[in-house]
Amino acid sequence: MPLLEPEDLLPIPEWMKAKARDVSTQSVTWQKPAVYHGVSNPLRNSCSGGVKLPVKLIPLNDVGNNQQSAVENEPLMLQMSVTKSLNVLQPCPSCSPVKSIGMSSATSVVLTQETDLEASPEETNEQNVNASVNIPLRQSRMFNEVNGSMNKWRARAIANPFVKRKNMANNEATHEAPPTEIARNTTIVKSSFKMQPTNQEEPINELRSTKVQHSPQKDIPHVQAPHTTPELPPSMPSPPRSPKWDGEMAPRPKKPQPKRPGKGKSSCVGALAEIQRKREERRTLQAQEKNRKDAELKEHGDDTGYKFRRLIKAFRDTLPPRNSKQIVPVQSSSKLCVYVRKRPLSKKELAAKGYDVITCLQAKELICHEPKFKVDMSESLENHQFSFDGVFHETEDNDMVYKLSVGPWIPSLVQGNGILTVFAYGQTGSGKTYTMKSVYRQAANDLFSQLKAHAKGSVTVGVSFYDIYKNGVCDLLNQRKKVQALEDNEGVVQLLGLTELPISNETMLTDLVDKGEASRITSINGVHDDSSRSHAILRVTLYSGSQIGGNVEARLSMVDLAGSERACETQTDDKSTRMEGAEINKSLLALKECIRAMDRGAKHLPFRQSKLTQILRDSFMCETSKTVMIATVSPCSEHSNHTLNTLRYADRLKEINSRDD
Ligand SMILES: Nc1ncnc2c1ncn2[C@@H]1O[C@H](COP(=O)(O)OP(=O)(O)OP(=O)(O)O)[C@@H](O)[C@H]1O
Repeated sequence: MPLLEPEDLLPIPEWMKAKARDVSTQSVTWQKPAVYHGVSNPLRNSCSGGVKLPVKLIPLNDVGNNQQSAVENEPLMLQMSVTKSLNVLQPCPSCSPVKSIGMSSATSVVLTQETDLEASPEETNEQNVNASVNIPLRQSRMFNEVNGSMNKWRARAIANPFVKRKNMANNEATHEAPPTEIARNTTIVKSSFKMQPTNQEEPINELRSTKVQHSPQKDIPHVQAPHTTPELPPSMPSPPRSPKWDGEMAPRPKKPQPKRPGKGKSSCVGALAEIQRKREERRTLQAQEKNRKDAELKEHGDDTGYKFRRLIKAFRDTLPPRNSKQIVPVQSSSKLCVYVRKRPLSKKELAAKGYDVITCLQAKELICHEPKFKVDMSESLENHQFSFDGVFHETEDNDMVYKLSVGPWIPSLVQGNGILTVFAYGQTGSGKTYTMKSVYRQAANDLFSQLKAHAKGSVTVGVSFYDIYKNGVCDLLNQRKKVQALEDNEGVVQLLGLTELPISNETMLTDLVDKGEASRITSINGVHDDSSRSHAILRVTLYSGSQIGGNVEARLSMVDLAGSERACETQTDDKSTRMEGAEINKSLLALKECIRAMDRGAKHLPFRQSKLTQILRDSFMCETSKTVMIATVSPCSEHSNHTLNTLRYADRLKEINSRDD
């Protein structure tokens, strides 16, 4: 059933408001206006069972003055004012009580009266003291003064009739009083708004369709209400039948109240205690964090890398211990083997709060931790994992590096008349020269051992040592004398004027190397004071016969490459230094391309791109040649970018090698 909303009610006509102003400048105020609610609307209930009488509408101002005529002319029309804001139905004070009130769901209201009004106003007033109880005496008196004889009626009717009805309903004695003549008449007044039992058989649509008869003009005394009301269209749903109304106002439906979590004082105290406990916990954690930070600051000072160190240590703690014995020499038909050697942190780097960013996993894998900052400036690590033919930890010495990388190829070199080329590649200060010096010595030692073992007494070992600096070749055993690199008729590059000395043991070779190293061009850089800026090539050739210049049976080339610094880092130096760096990078790029072409068996080798690859052309072109690349890396966090470049360079070579396998 739709509720009677304030919007559903018609506004108070202007003539009615004017009348109300005329009645009294001190308007009668409602003590407790009756409010109707959907189900318990007495007006609706009263409509169904009442006898339909013709209704006459009388203007409000005329009702009081023409009360007598209104009584005489039954049925009497009741004027009803509708207060929109309060949703209150106010029966006209001048009208007699009604038995049934029909009210449509829209705005129409029809009041009908069933009984005659023979009782005098005085009698009814005596019997209905309760009806005027709610009207202040002062207001009632004023009202009477203004409206004359009808004021009692009017005041009683203006007074909330439902209060009277409620009181009467509670008063059993009133209901049980014998029906005297006066009582019969006055009962009508008492139960002026008491609803009659609902006639279940009567359609409610008839009541709903009843039109409101307003009296907008005073000069229209009577308006005949229609006897028959049009029915609602069948599409409109019929409202459910109302329960019987016993005169009590229906209680306003209570809104469901949200249940409170706790009740009473104890719950509030408990909540406060919980808040206090959480606050204490928070403060304790904050104090612990502050103490930890203070301790770290005291321990590390201005060291900003201790958080990265902690991350790396946590990462390493999860790894199984490394077994260096798992590194085995490569015994494959591949022409290229790539190894990575990690050197320890230098004293200089430790003093500068550098930390180790290289983690050697097992024999062939390592991880480079790249320190990075997140968007929120928190420290994080980006781990780059690489795989090679062998990875050497900083604790693994030169002997082990040689035995596992270069040493296995010396016997085949002596027997197979092949060419073995060993490269040391890496950034400046990463340990290229340190590694290659050991390789020189041990390779010479192994070579002579193999020559003795195979009883090749008619073989002469010749040694030459030169470097390539700014695309020029210099003899390191002859005070850096210029050497010309020319191709002969067969396309073999000949180094004219290069000193080549015979040796009979490894000590002689070591002495020559030391002499040549002293002639290398070095410079001071940020890593160390003896940085090589040239590619140094130690060539050991096995000649058949008793002197140098016979048939070449085998050749071992050991190349200590210049530092692989990026060109951008040499931009700050002078022009000569930048040209030097550009030449170094150019030759390293050409070397990479040649090695990759050799490894994949390409017919064309771009060896003419640099002097280095041009001189080492035989190393790439010979079918029995072998190449060993030892990439040396610095573990210091400061050089992590260079280390990553070196590892990528070596990985690029190894990637092709692995694919071919
Ligand atoms: N594996 C290692 N163990 C101990 N010290 C090492 C190791 N590798 C290198 N070093 C030390 O690091 C320093 C630099 O080494 P080295 O001269 O070999 O670097 P480099 O790569 O040849 O540099 P550059 O290209 O500038 O000549 C040297 O003092 C050397 O003793």
